[in-house]
Amino acid sequence: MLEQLLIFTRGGLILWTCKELSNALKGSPIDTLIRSCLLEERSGLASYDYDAPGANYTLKWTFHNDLGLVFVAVYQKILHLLYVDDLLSMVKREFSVVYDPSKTDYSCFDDVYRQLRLEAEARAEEIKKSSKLGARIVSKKQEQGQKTKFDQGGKRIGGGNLKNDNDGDNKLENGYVNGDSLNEDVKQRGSVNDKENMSSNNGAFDVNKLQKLRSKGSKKNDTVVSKGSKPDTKKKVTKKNRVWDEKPQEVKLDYTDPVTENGDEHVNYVAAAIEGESMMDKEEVFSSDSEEEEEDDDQVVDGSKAGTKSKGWFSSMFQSIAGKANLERADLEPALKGLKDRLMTKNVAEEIAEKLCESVATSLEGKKLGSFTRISSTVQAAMEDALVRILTPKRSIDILRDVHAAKEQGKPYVVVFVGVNGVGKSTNLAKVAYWLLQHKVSVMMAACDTFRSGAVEQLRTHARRLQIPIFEKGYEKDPAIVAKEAIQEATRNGSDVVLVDTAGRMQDNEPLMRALSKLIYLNSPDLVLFVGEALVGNDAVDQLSKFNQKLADLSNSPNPRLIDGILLTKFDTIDDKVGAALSMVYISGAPVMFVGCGQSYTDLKKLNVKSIVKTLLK
Ligand SMILES: Nc1nc2c(ncn2[C@@H]2O[C@H](COP(=O)(O)OP(=O)(O)OP(=O)(O)O)[C@@H](O)[C@H]2O)c(=O)[nH]1
Repeated sequence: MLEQLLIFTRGGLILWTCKELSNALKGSPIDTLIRSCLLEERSGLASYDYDAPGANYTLKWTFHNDLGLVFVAVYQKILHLLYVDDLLSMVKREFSVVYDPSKTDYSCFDDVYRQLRLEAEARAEEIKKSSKLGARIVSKKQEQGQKTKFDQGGKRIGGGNLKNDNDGDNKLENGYVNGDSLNEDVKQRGSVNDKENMSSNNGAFDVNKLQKLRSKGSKKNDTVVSKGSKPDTKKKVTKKNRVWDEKPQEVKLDYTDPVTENGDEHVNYVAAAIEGESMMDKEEVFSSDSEEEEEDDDQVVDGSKAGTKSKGWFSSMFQSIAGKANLERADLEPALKGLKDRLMTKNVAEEIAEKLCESVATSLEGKKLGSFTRISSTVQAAMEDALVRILTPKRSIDILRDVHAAKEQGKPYVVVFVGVNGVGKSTNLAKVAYWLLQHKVSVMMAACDTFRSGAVEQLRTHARRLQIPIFEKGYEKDPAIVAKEAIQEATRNGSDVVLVDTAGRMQDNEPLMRALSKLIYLNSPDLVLFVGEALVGNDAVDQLSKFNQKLADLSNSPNPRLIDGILLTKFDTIDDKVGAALSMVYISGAPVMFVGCGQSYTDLKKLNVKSIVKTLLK
C-alpha cells in the first residue's frame, strides 16, 4: 500500500495529493527528496530511501518535463511494491490530459487515480501469477546472451549493468538490489506504455503476453479518461527507430550532431557547439566570452572545420524547423556523451559526470524544444544550470560571523583540518590563520599531528612567522586530548579561534580514522574542513565519501559530525582541470569554502562558481 502520491509543479505548487491515502507522512520525506536528490542533480536515480526516526520510506518519482510536473510516490521501505513505476507512469500520462496551468482544483482526478491504481495492482498480480512467464524470460534471455541476469530461482534480477559485490549480493547500478523479477517486469511494462517502440528483441518477456497486457492497459485507460473531465485527445505517437546517418526527409526530429569526414565525434560536437552559440541559441551559455571560446574551439576543429560548419548549418536549419517535437532520450544522447567526455577531460570523476548527465537527461526528456533552439545548446544550458546549482552552497557558512557569535558565548571557534597525506593541510591552515588575522580575529594553532615527525616543527614555523600562539605537546600523544587541552587553553587566554592541525591519513586507514573520529566527537568543533588537492581525479570521490563514511561509522554518536566544508589546494597547478571541485561538492554536499592557490600566506581565495562552471563547460 502506498503511503502517499503527490503531483506538484517544478515550482513547488502541490496540485494533487491522493485522498485515498490519508496517512500523514512522518518526518519530511518530500522536502528531503527535493533538497537532497532532485535539486542535487540525483534525479537519475531509480528511487530514494528516506530514513528518519520512526519513518523509513522509499520514494519514486517521474517528471513530465514539458509540463513541468513532478509525480512522487511514497511507500514503506520494507514493502517492495511491484506496481509503483507502472502506476506513476499511468498517473503521469492521465494527469497530463487534465492538467491546465490555470487550474488548481484537480479533485476530478480522484476517480481516475482510483481506476489507475486498481489497474496497476491487478496487472502486478496478473504477472505475479504467471509463473511460466519467468521461466520463459530466463530461457529466452539466456539464449540471446543479453545483459539481463536472473537469480538461481529463475527470477529476473535486473536489466541494468550488474555489479557483483564481494559479499555476493548482486546490485544493480540503477539502485535496485535483488528486486523481485516481477518488479522489473512491471517496470518493463510501464516503459512499454511510455515508449511504443519496444521490439521483441529488447523486451524482457513474452511478446504476446506483453501485447495483451498493453492492449488491456490502453483499453482501460480509455475508459478511465472518459470518466475524467476531458477526453484523451492526445494520440500516441509511435516512435520510429532512429537512423543516425539519414538525411532529414520530412519534418522529423533528427538532432544528431553533424559528422565530419574523419568521423571524430568530439570534434563534431565542438563544431556543433560553435554553431549553436553563434546562430541558433536563444540563450548563450557564455555570452561574455563567445569570441574567445570560438577561437579556442577553432583550434580543436582544425582543418575539417569548414566542411563541418556548412553541414552543421543545414542540419541546424532542419533541427530548427522541426523544433516543436518532444525530446527523447535518443535525441539527447549524442550531446550528453559529448558533455560527459568534456567534464571528464576537466578531471570530473567519471562516476559524477555520468550521474550528472543522467540527471540532465531526466530533466529534459519529454520537454518541447523551442523553434530555433539546438539540442546541444539546450543540453548545455541544462547542464550549466545543474552545475551552478550544485556548486552554489546550500547553506552559508560565514566563518567571521560564526566566530563573533562564538565569542559572544565566551568560547573559541574551533576548526579542524582533515585530509589525506601531503595535500597541504598545515600550509593552508596557516593561510586561514593569516586571513583571520587580517580580519582582526585572534588565532591559536593546535599541533595535533602527533604522528608524522616534523609536523609539529612545521606548524611552529608558521606560528612564529605569523606571530600567533601555538599549543603543542610533541609526538605520540592522543591528538583528541591535545585538541581538548588546546581549546581549554584558548578559552583561558581569550583566543577567538583555534585551528587544529591533524595528521594526514588515507581514507582506508582504520586506526587513524578512528583517532580522527574520536578527536571530532570529543571536541565537537564548529567546522570540520576537508583539505583536498585540486589535482585529484576519480580519487576525490573515494576520499570524501570514505572520510564521511568512516566518521559516521566510527563515531560514538547517533548524530555523527561529518565534513562541513572543503578547502581545495594547489589550484595554481591545475590549469583548466577544475573538475575535483565539482566531484567533491557533489559527493559530499559540502561547499568549497576556500581555494589554496600558491605557497604564500596570501594565496587563499573563495571559489568563483561562475568561472568554474564556465571552465567546466568550455
Ligand atoms: N602550489 C601549491 N602548493 C601548495 C599549496 N598548498 C600546499 N602546498 C604545498 O604542498 C606541500 C605539502 O603541504 P603540507 O602543508 O605539508 O601538507 P600536509 O597535508 O600538512 O602534509 P601531511 O601533514 O604530511 O599530511 C608543501 O610543499 C606545500 O608548500 C597550494 O595551494 N599550491
